[in-house]
Amino acid sequence: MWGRCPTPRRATPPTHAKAAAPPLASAVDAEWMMRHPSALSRFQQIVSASKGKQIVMFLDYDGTLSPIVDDPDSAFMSDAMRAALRSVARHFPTAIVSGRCLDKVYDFVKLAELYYAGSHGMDIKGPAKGRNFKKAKAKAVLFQPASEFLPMIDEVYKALLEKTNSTPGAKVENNKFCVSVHFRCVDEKHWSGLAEQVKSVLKEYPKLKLTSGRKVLEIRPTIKWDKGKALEFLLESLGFANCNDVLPVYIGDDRTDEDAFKVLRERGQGFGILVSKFPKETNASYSLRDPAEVMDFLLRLVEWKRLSMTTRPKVQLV
Ligand SMILES: O=P(O)(O)OC[C@H]1O[C@H](O[C@H]2O[C@H](CO)[C@@H](O)[C@H](O)[C@H]2O)[C@H](O)[C@@H](O)[C@@H]1O
Repeated sequence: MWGRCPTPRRATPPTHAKAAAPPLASAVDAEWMMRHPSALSRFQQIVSASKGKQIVMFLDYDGTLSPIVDDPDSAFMSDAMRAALRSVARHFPTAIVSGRCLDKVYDFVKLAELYYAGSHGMDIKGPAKGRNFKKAKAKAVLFQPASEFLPMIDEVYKALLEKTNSTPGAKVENNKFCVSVHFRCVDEKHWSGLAEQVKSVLKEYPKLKLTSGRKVLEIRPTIKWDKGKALEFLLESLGFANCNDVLPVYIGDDRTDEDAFKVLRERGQGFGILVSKFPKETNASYSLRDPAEVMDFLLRLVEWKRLSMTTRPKVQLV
């Protein structure tokens, strides 16, 4: 039974090194907002950069479109957010890029007109319906770079279920090409024990690696594929491989989204927007505080697009 979590005392393990007195919170916040300004307050700057370019939207799911909750199976997106996303997809190619398996994230989002990249980008599918934004000759989208790992992931999922069932509150989630071990509902005194349990299972699987997200340990194939590669793959599938006429915008809240922010920074193209209430080390250019602000941003984008379509100068017929 998935009950309420114990109140966490802290989110990260303590450091024992003697550190200099930290700067005042307000100074840290001010520097954060200067380096990663709100995408809402800089909205005009963002859309101005899209002049003559096709905006392509990439959105993470958990913590970006839905609030973080104790039970991963109850991370529902609001109807208002779904409506905003539907409107966005009417105007711009839109993709959801999630650590969840594709079927699960689709069940939450329920919009057939979007692109989906599940399992941290290892399971990619194009829209089942809707407007086709693809440039001529762009290929159909369906890609699973880790398909050979399916039997191994299944095996490790079962082994992790068994190994961690002695840790109260631990939850193991099968995400098809990767596995998540959640510790949001585990008492902090059991965190290191749980990590040891996970590592002991992984010893037998050198082709799998361990990464971490928001109160979650992620077990993934060692292949060189991540959300950044998925973003590049989708841009290519849309026909924007080596183009200057595209402005990708990626919104995400987690460490795994940094791979996508980094790709955008390295390409010198588009913008990463980090969803966070707190200052963090990030490759994103802008920030939004929470999913409510993400929704405001999406709605403003739709409104701006509608207005720009109606105010476009009419072609003079002679
Ligand atoms: O890439 P994402 O779409 O952000 O998925 C990352 C992980 O998200 C989910 O876990 C997180 O959200 C849960 C629900 O709010 C929360 O309980 C958990 O602590 C978070 O880590 C999802 O359950 C994982 O499988 C994803 O890998």
